[in-house]
Amino acid sequence: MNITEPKYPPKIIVTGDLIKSGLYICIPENINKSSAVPELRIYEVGARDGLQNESKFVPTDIKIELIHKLAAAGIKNIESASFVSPKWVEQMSDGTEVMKNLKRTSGVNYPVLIPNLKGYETAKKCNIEEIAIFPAGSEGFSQKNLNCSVEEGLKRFKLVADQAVKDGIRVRGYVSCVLGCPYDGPISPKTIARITEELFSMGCYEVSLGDTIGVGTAGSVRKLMKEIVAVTTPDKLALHFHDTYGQGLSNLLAGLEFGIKTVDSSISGLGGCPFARGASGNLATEDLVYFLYGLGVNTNVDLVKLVEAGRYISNFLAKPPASKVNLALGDRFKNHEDIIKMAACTV
Ligand SMILES: CC(C)(COP(=O)([O-])OP(=O)([O-])OC[C@H]1O[C@@H](n2cnc3c(N)ncnc32)[C@H](O)[C@@H]1OP(=O)([O-])[O-])[C@@H](O)C(=O)NCCC(=O)NCCSC(=O)C[C@@](C)(O)CC(=O)[O-]
Repeated sequence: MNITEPKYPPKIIVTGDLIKSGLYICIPENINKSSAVPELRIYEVGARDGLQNESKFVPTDIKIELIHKLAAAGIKNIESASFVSPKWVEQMSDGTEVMKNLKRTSGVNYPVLIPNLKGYETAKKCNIEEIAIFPAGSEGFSQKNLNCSVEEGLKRFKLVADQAVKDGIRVRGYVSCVLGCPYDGPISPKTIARITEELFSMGCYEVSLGDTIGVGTAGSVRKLMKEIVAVTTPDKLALHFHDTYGQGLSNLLAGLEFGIKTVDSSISGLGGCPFARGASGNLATEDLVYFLYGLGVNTNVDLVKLVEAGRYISNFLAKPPASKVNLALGDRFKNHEDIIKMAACTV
């Protein structure tokens, strides 16, 4: 068996100017410094991917308040609704009310998920600036999620993307089941690379690679990334991990090695897809932010406010947050700077 030399545990370096500021921040040496510092873009999916899986209808004002709290915590990209068929996902049937009643914070992006032209036309009336389209990486999931084949789905999404590009609306693409499908099993990275290329050819500015059922590992992420960076540059990619097997953060670390600049996550680890058997919540945003502080990556997110947002929605859903960081912080750390120091501790 040919085993490649493990890159981890990394050698830790401590950055000079941050030492002077009193904050000890460490960066694994083999993460490209230009990509690790100063920023990594967080794309929050809790209000959409998170809530779509909840069986009890979440009232519109609660959804909106969650989005407001996320923006107040400093999250700059908040996927806020979807315009899918209410016959398929009733939870998302109030997309119009959500988008029309949101108080938008300047500098915050509020994309919405669109399955077809019908959904696009409805969303367009809500003053949207960005949409996300979502072909599947596997036939089995495409049939369950979109009621059509992968190729038919791509044709549908091209119609949507063409119209959005004409209207000056940004288009983001997702590919789902990139590391495995609940119906078809393992998926070839070459298939995912081909769909990714197709999404870029439709005008997507970014493609998010979705491990919809959370079966990926750092090893399978590396294999996938090698194939994908052969067809595009890492700065145009996002990673979207469900945390079913607890691999979300180690998967992300594998992605960071390739220079990934955007990560999807969900407040309180909410999430899952009603049509993906076995899918659980996404990588929790609180866990992601804590992890990134430890790497010295600037997120511009206030972890205390983020934890509050997570507790707000968890309390409403009457279940504990699935974020370990949210649970662990308890009420002990109310000061954002103290939390950063703890996450980044080197002494
Ligand atoms: C694509 C369809 C619509 C096909 O569904 P279909 O049943 O084949 O579509 P249809 O055209 O036959 O329409 C059926 C009915 O829905 C209506 N309809 C049709 N479209 C819309 C629309 N946009 N808005 C409102 N209504 C709509 C349409 O008008 C009709 O109503 P009727 O005539 O029976 O009264 C359906 O399969 C669908 O909505 N699928 C979306 C499922 C979904 O939301 N899944 C979760 C999101 S994907 C995900 O979570 C993965 C991701 C992105 O996060 C990545 C990852 O995690 O890895």
